[in-house]
Amino acid sequence: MKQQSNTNTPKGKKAPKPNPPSGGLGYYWVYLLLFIFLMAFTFFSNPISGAKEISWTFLQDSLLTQQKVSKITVVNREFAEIFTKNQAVKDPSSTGQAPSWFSSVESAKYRITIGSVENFESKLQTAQADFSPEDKIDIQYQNRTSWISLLSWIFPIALLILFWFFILKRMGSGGPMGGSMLNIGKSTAKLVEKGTKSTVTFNDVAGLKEAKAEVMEVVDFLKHPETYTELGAKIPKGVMLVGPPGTGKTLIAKAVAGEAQVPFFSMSGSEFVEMFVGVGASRVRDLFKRAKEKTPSIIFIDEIDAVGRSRGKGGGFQSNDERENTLNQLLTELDGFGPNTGVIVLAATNRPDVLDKALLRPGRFDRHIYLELPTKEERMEIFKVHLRPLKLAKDVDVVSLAELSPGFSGADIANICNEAALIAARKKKKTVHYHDFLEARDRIVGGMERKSKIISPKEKETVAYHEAGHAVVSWYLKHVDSLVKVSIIPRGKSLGSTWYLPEERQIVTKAQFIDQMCASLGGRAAEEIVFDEISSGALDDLEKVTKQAYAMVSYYGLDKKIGPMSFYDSSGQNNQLLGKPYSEAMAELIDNEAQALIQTAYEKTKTLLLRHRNELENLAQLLLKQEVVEKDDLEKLLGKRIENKTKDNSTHDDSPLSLLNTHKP
Ligand SMILES: Nc1ncnc2c1ncn2[C@@H]1O[C@H](COP(=O)(O)OP(=O)(O)OP(=O)(O)O)[C@@H](O)[C@H]1O
Ligand SMILES: [Zn+2]
Repeated sequence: MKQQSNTNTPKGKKAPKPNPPSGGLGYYWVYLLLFIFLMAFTFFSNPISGAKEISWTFLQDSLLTQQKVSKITVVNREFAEIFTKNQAVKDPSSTGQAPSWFSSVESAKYRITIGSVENFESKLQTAQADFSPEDKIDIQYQNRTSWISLLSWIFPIALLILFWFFILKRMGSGGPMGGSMLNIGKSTAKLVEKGTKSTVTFNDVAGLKEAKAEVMEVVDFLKHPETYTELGAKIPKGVMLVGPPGTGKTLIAKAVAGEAQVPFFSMSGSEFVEMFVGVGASRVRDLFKRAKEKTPSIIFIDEIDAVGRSRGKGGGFQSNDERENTLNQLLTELDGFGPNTGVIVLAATNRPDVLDKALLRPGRFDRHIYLELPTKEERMEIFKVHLRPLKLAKDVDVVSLAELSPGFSGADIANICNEAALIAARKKKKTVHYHDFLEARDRIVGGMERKSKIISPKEKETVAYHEAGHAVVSWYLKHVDSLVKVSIIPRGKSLGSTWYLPEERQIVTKAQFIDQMCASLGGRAAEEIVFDEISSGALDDLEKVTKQAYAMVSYYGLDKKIGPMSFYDSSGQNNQLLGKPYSEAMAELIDNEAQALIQTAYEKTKTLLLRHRNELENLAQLLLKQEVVEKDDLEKLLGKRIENKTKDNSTHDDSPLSLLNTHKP
């Protein structure tokens, strides 16, 4: 089951940021302004850069001796503007006053930077030594603090500011600073001060017994450091929390801060890696500085893989310098404070395999705490925590809720509870009923029902047979998870869905893999048998099956010809783009074997469906009639299913959200 991020929980970090109120038009304004400024800038600054910078030799040899110069103006004792003869006529200002805007601007043809005025003067004298008096060139002096120089300062700055605003807006980098550009280099770490906000305690963290016990130790380090230091022990600096999304990594970090009653600075790895050069590193520096000012304290870095990916690898061909700088800064900061300074850094990731090894070295994040998806008992506990604030009807039963949500993370469960309350509220109920929870769960797994979606009768028929195909195949293959219901009500992206109660298991056998593949191919096979025509509707199924077949062959070593070999790279360090870890011949063999596996499964599926052609027909017709067929009706139509064994499980559908994650053992 794919983990749904908890977009609906108010606490969910992944809640979509509300769109800034300034809509599309706002951005065009910025473009327009930028354009105007740019035009203005080029126009006004042209005169300044329009004068060609020349060397003394050029002035002497090509201009002075050729008698081409009409006038020289020394400006601000810094540079001289050289006016040539044919221009001099046009030049109205020779008063030596601060010139009007255009005059000085239009006429200077060359400019030369002078070291000192005296030096320049004497050089001019020498150069003109044998000129006749009327040919001698007069020098004027000006001080120009005028518009031009001012504007030439202001324009680029204004431009930069605008540009920044623009980018900040685009990044939606609201954050606590509201996108103020003055704070770019400052860490946006949210500080939760002692006793004010981190009211999260271990009571709010359900399940996760081992993790809690380990983390309890960290609390003790913070509270009673003496006990450890007196014995000469070094208190660890970094603790890495590892686990799938939504398993409570952030929650547990907050609970540590809450229990220890210390300030909590949290920041997400992705916040370090922004588009401005140097910002990431300076944010790291700032974060540590602030934490050190408030010792004892906790720094929490979420999604550390965003910065901590191994250097020089991954991320395509071009190494990401900015990210590496940030990572280096982080390593330096970690080394920079002594072991007993009272700052403990917690970090969270769900990709420990991609992390740079340097991060995990002793003295850095050398402690690892693993959080796993909750078991049934733990789900019960988590449900209890999140049901606390809800007004429940009598029929809500925590045990069945836990049973019906295998593979759900803590965040998913929080999400279900909130969604159920929303559903109940929409129905104007006084309390939240069990049924609301089921509806919430279905919505989270499969997306919103879209009853109003218009589907032609012909398409509806195809979908009905497709889903009936999945259902019938699943029903008669003993290794497929048990069926809950079949539906042809569009939901999320999919037009129909087959819902399973997946078994909670850690290991998948080859037979289970194959039955699973057959169940996924059931839709396409039914279409082919019934309509003698196949459609694009099986895309998701085929994608899943193909991935599964390749995983079986090249990861799990389940193929006869290839044997027990695995090309899985748990370190995530091999760049597949640069070459596969096997020969061309092996690549071909893998392709052939994966294809053969799927082909065999497909034939098996078709045979099975042909044998149960009547059942397929009846189920499809019933689906067309009532849209949803529940387990009881399935049993009536298809006969009692030989269940493999009693299973503890939950839902599943036909969309890509479901079934096994083929990349996990
Ligand atoms: N063990 C748990 N007990 C109670 N609530 C939990 C538990 N695990 C997760 N939750 C709920 O899920 C929410 C999200 O969890 P959290 O943000 O801690 O997950 P995470 O592991 O940090 O996720 P991610 O990997 O996406 O950053 C929490 O705010 C909490 O409401
Ligand atoms: Zn399908």
